[in-house]
Amino acid sequence: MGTLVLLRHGESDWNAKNLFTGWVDVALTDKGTAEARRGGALLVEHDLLPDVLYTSLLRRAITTANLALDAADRHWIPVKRDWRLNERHYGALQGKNKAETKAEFGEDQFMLWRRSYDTPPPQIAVGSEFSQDVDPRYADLDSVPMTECLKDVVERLIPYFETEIAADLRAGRTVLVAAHGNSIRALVKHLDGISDEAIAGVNIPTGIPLRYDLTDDGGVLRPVTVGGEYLDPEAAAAGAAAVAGQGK
Ligand SMILES: O=C(O)[C@@H](CO)OP(=O)(O)O
Repeated sequence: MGTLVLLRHGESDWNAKNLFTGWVDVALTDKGTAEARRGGALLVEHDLLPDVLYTSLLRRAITTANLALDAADRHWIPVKRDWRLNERHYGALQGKNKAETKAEFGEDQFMLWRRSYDTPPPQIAVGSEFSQDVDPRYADLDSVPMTECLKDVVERLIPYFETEIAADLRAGRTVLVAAHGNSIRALVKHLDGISDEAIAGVNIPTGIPLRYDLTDDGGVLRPVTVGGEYLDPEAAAAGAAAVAGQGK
């Protein structure tokens, strides 16, 4: 059975500015670029060289994967990109400052929008500067999301994981998935069997590969180690705590 490596993109411009990002296609900061290269160096150090890459359609994940694979001399592997790996669409919150949103709506509403399993933020307006309704990369979708909660991400992503990504894992490949805080939370929730309530407490750090060795348990892929293993556990704990604290 193959190995799954989940990599959240390096710090983005909007992470640095503390803005809700979602499907807005922002670039990496210099720090994010360095994180991505270090992610690739960690793959080499742990002898975890990917055979195939999956990314979202957003440049912060695509660029992170390119930099990491370049650092690992694996820039040549096959690539599959899919919108299902995109960040959770943050609706009308896209482009808004997290601290200002918390101050305006209060901690409870802020956390409900940010970390509840099934309460989406208000929909973004059609034609808004931060909406993706006319973005050509989504032209094949029946409808482009106008907001999403984590449950929506699970519902769009897990069927894709179970078919496309799982096929590569079952073929024994090392699969790198370069994605986002909330699309990785959806995958981790599924793999580790985390409850709808407990997933609120799981935060994914930027740029640190998270390794899952998997076994096939009667047709279901299960992690050998629940929670997987970050290739730099100390940095991962600090990074996850920083994500949890956003909005302060
Ligand atoms: O803004 C976003 O798109 C995400 C990830 O950066 O934020 P949060 O961690 O608040 O869900």
